[in-house]
Amino acid sequence: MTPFTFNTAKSIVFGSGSIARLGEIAVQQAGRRLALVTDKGVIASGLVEPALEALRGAGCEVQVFDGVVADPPEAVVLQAVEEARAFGAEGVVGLGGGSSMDVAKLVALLAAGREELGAIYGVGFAKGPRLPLILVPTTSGTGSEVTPISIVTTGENEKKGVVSPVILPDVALLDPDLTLGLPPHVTAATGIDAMVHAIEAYASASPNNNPLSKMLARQALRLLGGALLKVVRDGRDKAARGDMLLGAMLAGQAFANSPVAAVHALAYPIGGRYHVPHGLSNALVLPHVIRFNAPAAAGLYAEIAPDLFPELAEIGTQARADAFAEKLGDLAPSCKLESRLRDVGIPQEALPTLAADAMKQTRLLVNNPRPLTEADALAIYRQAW
Ligand SMILES: NC(=O)c1ccc[n+]([C@@H]2O[C@H](COP(=O)([O-])OP(=O)(O)OC[C@H]3O[C@@H](n4cnc5c(N)ncnc54)[C@H](O)[C@@H]3O)[C@@H](O)[C@H]2O)c1
Ligand SMILES: CCCCCCO
Repeated sequence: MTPFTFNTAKSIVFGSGSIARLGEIAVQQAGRRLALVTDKGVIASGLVEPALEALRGAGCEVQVFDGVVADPPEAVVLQAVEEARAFGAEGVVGLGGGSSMDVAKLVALLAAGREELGAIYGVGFAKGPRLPLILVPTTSGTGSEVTPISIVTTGENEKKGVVSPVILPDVALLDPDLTLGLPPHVTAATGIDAMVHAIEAYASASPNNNPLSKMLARQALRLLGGALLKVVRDGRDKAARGDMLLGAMLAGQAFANSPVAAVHALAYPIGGRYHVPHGLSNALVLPHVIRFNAPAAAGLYAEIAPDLFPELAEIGTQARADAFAEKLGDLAPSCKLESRLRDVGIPQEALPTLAADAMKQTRLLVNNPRPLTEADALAIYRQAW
């Protein structure tokens, strides 16, 4: 058996209504003076109220930072750190989607005062210590609640990652009830993001791709594949929402240890430059990257295709990989999402710049099952446009 490392959150709490336990968990794990990091959309959805009720009911003092925005820029991170420091936060709670959780991770790390944001981009530069950290996802989802990753958009519109086990949270608290009000288009985009995490983790060329990640990726795809269309059609389907939240978390555990590759590398510039939501950015390039990878990864795709699309179990390997790409291409339109780059306002003349940007994501591209050149990236963007 090839040696591997597997990192995840120290503990995971899952259940409908489990937000009510946030106070007891915080007092045990994070202290009584807490910075809660979220965004205005989550607040407008009324999702912060049950968290505050649980925290204040347990005697905690809470400062709410609601300045997170999608694809959070450095300035938002630094503002949140400053406010948490001024408040004297003993611990940090991130409540929201990946944007809020990623900012919360960096607040816990940087408010501890030992490191600077500019010095910790990349893998393993963040050493800590950090403040205690609890993450509560409200999208299904990035899986950020169980990854050692925080993604920040720099001043040059480049998405950069801080990747270190020290920013894995002490507790990931998953309450499907918090996702019931997620609008259909966000439900679809974040759900496809989770699928991409599992697909790329399973086929990752990373030397740390391992049996545990593969197992988690396959179970994630079974849960996500069985639930996505249900929750897009009826967001109040609690059982399906639970499957989405659990599936997104499992996919997060998978790619946290068997890293993502070209789908994300090509999606980042779309989000960084054009602020297309992260999950939709992934969905727009997904089928085209899968087709590009098929000569090297058809066998791997054939293994997981029936997990996501059970009807593909009857097809032979090569045809199954082709059919897998086709059905992945149907996901966005079947969820009433845009399906071409032109549909999200990206001009055709921007494609060469996007291809050049994608090639900067070397840390992701190295995990792709098939080597990809800038010309390949441009060809993929052209197919996606
Ligand atoms: N750290 C990681 O491992 C990781 C992995 C993938 C993506 N990311 C990053 O995460 C970010 C994307 O996160 P996301 O896709 O969760 O979106 P998001 O956090 O940006 O939230 C999207 C929108 O949905 C709203 N929202 C969230 N939960 C809601 C709910 N339950 N009801 C109603 N509205 C709700 C938010 O207010 C926001 O307007 C990107 O910056 C991406 O780079 C991080
Ligand atoms: C460099 C970290 C890659 C994270 C992928 C999830 O957006």
